[in-house]
This record gives sequence, C-alpha cells and structure tokens, in this order.
Amino acid sequence: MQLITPSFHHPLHGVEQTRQLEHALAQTLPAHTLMQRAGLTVARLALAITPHAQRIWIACGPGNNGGDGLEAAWHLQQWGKHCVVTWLGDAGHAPADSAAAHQKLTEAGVLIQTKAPSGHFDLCIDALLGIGTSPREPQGPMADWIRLINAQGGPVLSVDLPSGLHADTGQTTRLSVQASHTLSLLTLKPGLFTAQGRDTAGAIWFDALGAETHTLGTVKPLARLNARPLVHTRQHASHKGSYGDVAVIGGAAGMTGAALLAASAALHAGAGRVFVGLLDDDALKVDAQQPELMFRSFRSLDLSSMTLVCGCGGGPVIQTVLHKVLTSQSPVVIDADALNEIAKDSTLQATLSARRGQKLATVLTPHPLEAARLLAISTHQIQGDRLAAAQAMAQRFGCTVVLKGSGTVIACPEQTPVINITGNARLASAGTGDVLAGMVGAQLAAGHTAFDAACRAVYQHGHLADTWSPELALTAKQLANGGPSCG
Ligand SMILES: NC(=O)C1=CN([C@@H]2O[C@H](COP(=O)(O)OP(=O)(O)OC[C@H]3O[C@@H](n4cnc5c(N)ncnc54)[C@H](OP(=O)(O)O)[C@@H]3O)[C@@H](O)[C@H]2O)[C@@H](O)CC1
Ligand SMILES: [K+]
Repeated sequence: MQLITPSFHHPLHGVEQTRQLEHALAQTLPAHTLMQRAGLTVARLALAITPHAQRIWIACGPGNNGGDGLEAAWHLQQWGKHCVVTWLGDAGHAPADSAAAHQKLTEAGVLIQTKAPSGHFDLCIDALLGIGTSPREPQGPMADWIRLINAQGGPVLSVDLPSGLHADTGQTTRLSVQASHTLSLLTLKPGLFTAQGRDTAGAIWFDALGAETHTLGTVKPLARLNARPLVHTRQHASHKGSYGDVAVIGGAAGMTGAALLAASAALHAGAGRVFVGLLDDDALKVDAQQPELMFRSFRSLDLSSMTLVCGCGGGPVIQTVLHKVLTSQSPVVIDADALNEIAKDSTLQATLSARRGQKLATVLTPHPLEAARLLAISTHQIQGDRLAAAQAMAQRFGCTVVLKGSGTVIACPEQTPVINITGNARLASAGTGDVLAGMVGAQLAAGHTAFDAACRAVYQHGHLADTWSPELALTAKQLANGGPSCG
C-alpha cells in the first residue's frame, strides 16, 4: 500500500480495464482471495490513520464494494475494535464474494444491521459504492447513510472510491461521500484525480492487491499521472542561445499585463531571451521592473527563430496575427483570446490542424470554457469527461492540449494522456493561466517536445502553488517570478 504523490507516472485504469484485470487476476487465485486482500488492506489503513479509534462504523453497500467493507470489519473486530456494521445487501442475492464475506462475519458473531446507526464514531468506513456506481442519484437508506457519514465530521475512509464518484470521469452524483482518505484497490482510477475527484477523495492511497506491475501493464491505461520532471543541470559552457528565445504575442490595449505575466514567466522558467510583441501600438517600450524583456513591434519579430506564445491579453485583435503565427515553422503555444478566435474561424482551425502534418510543435492551453468553444459543446460536457474532451481536442487539432482545471489533463494524439496532481485552488486567480502559457513556452524553447514541455510546465506551475507559504497571498506576478521569495 502506498500514499500517492506526484513522484511516479502511475497508470490510471478505468472501470472497464479494472474489471478486465480483476477477471485475469482472479483466475489465478483461490475464490474470494481478492476481496479478502481488499478487506485486510482497508482494515490496516483504518488502523494506520486512526490508531486509537474504538468505535468504527462500516457502511456497506449491496455490491462487492460492500463486500470489501464486510471483510475489513472482520479484521477490525478481531483486532478488538467495536465495529458497527450496516449492510444494504441481501444474503440471497449478493455477489458471491460479498455473500462469502457476509457469512464469515456472521459466523464470527458480528451483528450486521440494516438500519442507520446512532451516536458518534471515531472513524467511518465508506464501502457503499465502488466502480459499480451508476450516475443515478442515491435514494432511501443509501442516501441517508451518505448524509450521516458526511455529518460525522470525523475521518472517513472510502473503499476504492468515495461513494458517488465515477471512476472514469471524476463526476459525482449530487449526494456523494466526502472522504478524508480513499484507498484505491487493484488499480488507480482517473476519476480520483480530476473534476470533483480531488475534492471528494482526500488523501489517496493505492494497493494493487498483489497485481504485479507487469499484470497492470497488460491492460492499456486510460491515463497516467504526471510526475516530477527530471531537472537537467545546465552545461557550464552554455550561453543564452542554448535555452532558446520566446516571443509573447498579445497584450492588446488595456490588456498588456497578461502578456507581461507570460513573458516574465518564460524568463523565470529559463528561456534564454524573451521578446514581447504587444498588439497595442501605444504600449510601453520597456518595463523598468523587468529590463530583461525586449519589446518589439509584431511586424519586426522574426517568427522563424523563436518559440511563440500567442494570445495572452490579445483581445479580438489577436485575430489579425493568427494566420502568420500558425503558419510559422516555430513551436507555438496558443492561449486565451487566440483560442477564442480560432474557435470562431474554420480557416484558422484548418491552418492549426495542418501544423501536425509538418511535425510542428503546438500546444493549446484552454480552460473549460475555451475548450467548450473549440469543440462547440457546453462547458458542462467538457467537465463531464475531461479526459475524453482533452483527447478529442488533441485529435481534432492534431496538437498537444492542456485542459486546465482541477486535475489538469495533458493530451496529444500519439500518447496516453496525463493528469497532473500538483496545484491547488490558490491558482484560481487572474493571470495564473498567462503564467502557465509562458512557462510552457520556456520549456518548448529549451527543446522539449510539445507534450513533454506541457507536462513539465504544468507540474512546475502546480508545484509552486503547493509550496507557497500559507501566510502569503498567491499572485500571478509572484508566480511568474518563481515564488514569493523570488521577487
Ligand atoms: N474490481 C476489482 O478488481 C475488485 C473489486 N473489488 C471491489 O468491488 C467493487 C466493485 O463491485 P461491484 O461491481 O459489485 O460494484 P459496486 O461498486 O459494489 O456497486 C454495485 C451495486 O451498487 C448499486 N448501485 C450502483 N449505483 C448506485 C447508485 N447510484 N445508487 C444506489 N445504488 C447503486 C448497484 O445496484 P444496481 O445498479 O445493480 O441496481 C449494485 O448493487 C470495487 O469497487 C471494489 O471495491 C474488490 O473486492 C476486489 C477487487
Ligand atoms: K466506497
């Protein structure tokens, strides 16, 4: 069992793949073994997170998730805990593994109740719903028990998934369990890490139940977790030209700040030189706070020799430069208003898609609303399946897509998508998206592929927020500078 941190590219398997693996593994083991392993590991984690808990409520659902709970209760009872076990199943109709667990617990003399318990519990174990959850709203006792678990206010350990959370998408039913810990079994599920997953699952643990890495490797994952990128030591004998040039193109009248944030972020993320091509003719020609930035008119920029970050603060006028940017042979990051303009214009969309045929690096960085415009669907549909939406955009436009939001998804046509788990809600403030675009630009300028550049920048952007002092406000300006202590 392990606590999940962004240290490894863990594979993420959805419901279908998890069931395939379960089936393959179960064939090699005596009956009920997987559920017995599941119950034991749940009981061990319960003990680890609440070592002094005496009174434990184990709420068990009608399927095999409930069976895991019954198995866990058996161990906890053996270890001297006072377990209150409630079950929504029916011994005559329960799945075979759950029926066996029910019989074992009954034979151990544990009372299995059907009514909601009363009083306070030191720990609740939520074994109501796992990968078998359907999108219908829980009703009756299931709904009552979810409300009661959430009302306890103490630690809640969810078995496999917080009940009500969909394993593939991270969507929840309106009523769902709010866990402090979730122990994902056999596989890690993508829904734990994106959309509502991060807010409902708490700390995420994983136990492969004896499935070795090569067994997990037999089924293609839906996604992988982003992991801390390797930091390359700079060669002593290098110079600014070794790290590439970035040109930020944007900053229409009244919106120069966005372009300056992206430029500053590119600079602090290691680009060799950073140019700013502002679309406002009357804009500043130098930034005294950041004298390293070189201001140029868009017309005078040599687009062929630099990485372009296009759209930050661009307004509708960005439309006038997009054809030139998209037909350049340079790596390109497309953000904000540039995305909105492309969404409106099928000719620009064709120009964007044509870059793939020329093997030109292109990264789109939409937030869900921009993504909705690009795919001409609703934001609700985008958020309903973020992995699928990011992949659809990557396929449609033939490039790398960074779908921002809780559990940012990075997708490209050739690779398994990645979900990022660094970052937090402090990033939900003006300008942080411009900073990310600049950071992606710096990674592209350093020579990384579009997908790698996006993964590295997204990780670092989130990591800065995760290591930010809780006493200090997180502002985009300081984020661009690499953190509050850096300027
Ligand atoms: N896979 C593995 O490798 C292993 C799996 N294991 C465990 O098994 C779990 C999967 O078990 P599972 O397939 O029985 O599904 P599960 O989540 O218990 O739910 C099905 C039941 O819930 C009901 N129900 C569904 N939605 C509902 C709703 N919204 N509101 C109300 N009710 C709803 C549904 O009713 P139905 O829709 O059929 O009427 C059915 O009765 C998995 O997550 C893991 O914990 C481990 O033991 C070992 C290895
Ligand atoms: K559960």
